[in-house]
Amino acid sequence: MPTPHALILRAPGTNCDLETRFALERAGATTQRLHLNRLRENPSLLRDFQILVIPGGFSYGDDVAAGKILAHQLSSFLADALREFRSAEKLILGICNGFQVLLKAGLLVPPDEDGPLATLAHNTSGRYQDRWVHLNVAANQSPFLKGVTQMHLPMAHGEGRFVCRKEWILKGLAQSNQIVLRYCQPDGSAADAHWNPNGSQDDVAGLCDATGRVMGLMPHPERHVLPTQHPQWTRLGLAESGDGFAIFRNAVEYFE
Ligand SMILES: NC(=O)CC[C@H](N)C(=O)O
Repeated sequence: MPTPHALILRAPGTNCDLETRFALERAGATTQRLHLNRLRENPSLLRDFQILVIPGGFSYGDDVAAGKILAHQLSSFLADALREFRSAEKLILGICNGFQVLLKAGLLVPPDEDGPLATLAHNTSGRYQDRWVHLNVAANQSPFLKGVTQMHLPMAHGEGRFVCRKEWILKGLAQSNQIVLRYCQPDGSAADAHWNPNGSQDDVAGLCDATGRVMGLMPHPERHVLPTQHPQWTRLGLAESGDGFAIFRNAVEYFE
């Protein structure tokens, strides 16, 4: 398989597309940043790509709810193209606002007749939180996390609290290995109120769909690609790469 081509989807308010491009290209992918309206005009453009990334930002100003309007656009205008993309076993990654979009579009946890099973709500602190978090990678089937057990990444969001409509939904997601990332303490033990930055149920920081090929996470792997992006690299010593880089490298290697 040749080098995968990655589409970085832009919408009004997207602001992490350049960092995402940097990460993907460093991992060996070729990329194109494309505005949603171009894709709406011609959904078959999606066929040129193997990886779709919805980057972070404040799409449509977080109006209604973060990610909601872009999610609605995907479900209304690009449902067929996205179905074809997923059937072809290609990869979809949503980072922060992108995770909000994927979840609200039903691409991670399909809704039932009563509506969405889970969502991302306002942080319990009632505030935007911007800091580094520790993450445990749970047993999962996602190619994005192959070989990764822990990560230290920055997060920056106001609406990252993962909530399920009912307790059985959360249990079901855990049982089907769809909860891929959980906030934890620096030593890897379960997060307390400080280390879970948004009050997410079960400390959930990232999810995948039933196949593992669609994944979303609230922290920002594209902001920890270079080892020098870590705030303590001079004291802790220089790692080979930033923790977030593995996600992009795995995505590229999946096609090799
Ligand atoms: N960094 C981001 O992508 C921001 C996410 C979102 N707009 C929020 O604040 O919840």
